[in-house]
Order: sequence, then C-alpha cells, then structure tokens
Amino acid sequence: MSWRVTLACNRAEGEAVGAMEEPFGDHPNPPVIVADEPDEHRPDDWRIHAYFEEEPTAAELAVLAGLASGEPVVEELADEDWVTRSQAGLEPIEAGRFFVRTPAHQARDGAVNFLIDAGLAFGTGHHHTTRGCLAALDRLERAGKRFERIADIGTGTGLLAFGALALWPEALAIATDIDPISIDVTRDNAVLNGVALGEGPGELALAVADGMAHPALAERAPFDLLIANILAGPLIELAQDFVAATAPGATILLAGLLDTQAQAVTAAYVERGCRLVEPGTGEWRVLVLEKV
Ligand SMILES: C[S@@+](CC[C@H](N)C(=O)[O-])C[C@H]1O[C@@H](n2cnc3c(N)ncnc32)[C@H](O)[C@@H]1O
Repeated sequence: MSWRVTLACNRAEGEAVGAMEEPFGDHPNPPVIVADEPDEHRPDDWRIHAYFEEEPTAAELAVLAGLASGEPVVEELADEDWVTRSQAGLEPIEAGRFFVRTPAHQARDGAVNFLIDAGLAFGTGHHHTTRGCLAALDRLERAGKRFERIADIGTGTGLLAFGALALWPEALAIATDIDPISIDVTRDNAVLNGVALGEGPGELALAVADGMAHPALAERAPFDLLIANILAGPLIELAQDFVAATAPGATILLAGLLDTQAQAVTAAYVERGCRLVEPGTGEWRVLVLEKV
C-alpha cells in the first residue's frame, strides 16, 4: 500500500518545493514530492503531491502543511508500484522532433527520445515552458542555425541542454543551476540518456552557479546560444550578464515568463542591444532574441 497527500498551492509555493534541498530534513524515509500545474490556463493554481510508502503521520502532514497554502488531502493508493503511480500522470511530451517520457512509457521510433524520471528538479518536459523551449530549439535547427558554444542556465533536469547537444552534437555545452540537486539530477539523467559529460566538443559540462557567476561560464564565453528558462524577475536581473556573455549574432532563448511579463523582459534585452526574433505565443511565452 502507499499513500498520496495532495495540497493545492500557488506557483511560488510549487516552485519553492522544487528548489528545496530536503523538505523533510534527515527523515529516514522521506516522501517523493512532485509539484505540477494541472491547468496551464490557470498558472497560479498548482498542486503538490507527496507519495509515502507508509501512512503519513501527523508530524509528516504538518511538514507538508508548511509547504503550501492548501490543506493536505490524504488518499490511500491501490496496491501498485507507487513510483509508477507517481509518474503515470506524466504523459510523454512531443515537441518538434523531441519525445520526452518517464519510465512508464515506451520510446517513440523516429524521434529524439529522452527519458526523464519525474523528480524534484523541474523540467520533465510537461511544463509549457520546457516544451516551448524544446520546440524553439527544434525550429532554430530547422531554420539552419548552427551553434558551437552553448549554455543552458537553470538547467533543472538537464533536458534543454540534452536537446541542444542532440541538435548540435559538436558544440561545447555547459549546463548550470543554482540548485545543487538539479546538477546531481542532470548528471544522472545524462548517464540515463547517453549524454557524454565532460569539457570537450559534444560533451556537457556541469556547474552549480547563480546566473553567470562561475569561472567555467566565464572561460567558455562568448556563447552563441544561451538558453534560460528561469523566471521573469531573474531574467531581467541577469540581462546585463547574459548579453555580455554572448557573441554578436548569438541567439538568446528565454522562458519562464507569462505574457504579462513579456514586454518587460524583452525591453531589458532590447535596451542592451538585442532584437526580438520570436515573441512567442500564449500565456507562457518563449522569447527568441538575437544579439545584434
Ligand atoms: C523553471 S525551471 C527550468 C528547468 C529547465 N531548464 C527546463 O526548462 O525544464 C528553473 C530552474 O532555474 C534554476 N534557477 C533559478 N534561479 C537561478 C539562477 N539565478 N541561476 C541559475 N539557475 C537558477 C532553478 O533552480 C530551476 O532548476
């Protein structure tokens, strides 16, 4: 038997859970916690699911209650593999030539397949922004763009960096995240997906970094493709550093922003010498910019 606790939460609470190192401290058997956005048209209505192997105690429920504004709702799940259950709702995602799945689903013939376990790091491909970035990468390659120096800032599970390396396999690529857990997860996912880790062409370097503040990023700059699916606030704060770290003609792919924030994010980059190539569509925008 296993138990699932669901709490309604807002976007900030859901994302905070993804960024937390250990919500349950040194608990001997912590739950698997997943945050999702069930309805993309309601971007502030998120849910946190915590999967327990034993019935959660009052103390465990109190920890969960501290993570979200909603009340914990406890369900006993049928006798089936609870990890599969926790991932069963995560349907595979198709974005351009990419197919992203969890172990609950089969790979697709003819697609560039990635296997990403649902976990604490954001980026199973199920969020609009991740999918939108994969689709934008696919379009860039189809339009004939070629990149040799790639940075994926705020890599989450590593998925966007993996996608970029699949499209431009000779590139020097680096994936970074402010969250050390994301980098651990990315390392595991790289192994799972046959992505070579290392410093050379066609290999992925990894670093824990806040924005561009890491020597490995400075050494590799200027980039000709910089990807950042973070949030509108940090994207604006980091505009100066991102533009400074890119070469003239570079592509800057930005996501994590709502349509209401697109103008402010675009302005921060246009003021610093970029032009908007694709404004994106829908509630979650993916911006494609070019450094002039
Ligand atoms: C919305 S998730 C995107 C993950 C992945 N790139 C994707 O598209 O699925 C944002 C990621 O950015 C990271 N992040 C947030 N602020 C950051 C910063 N200042 N520098 C580097 N990474 C950051 C978070 O830890 C998180 O993993």
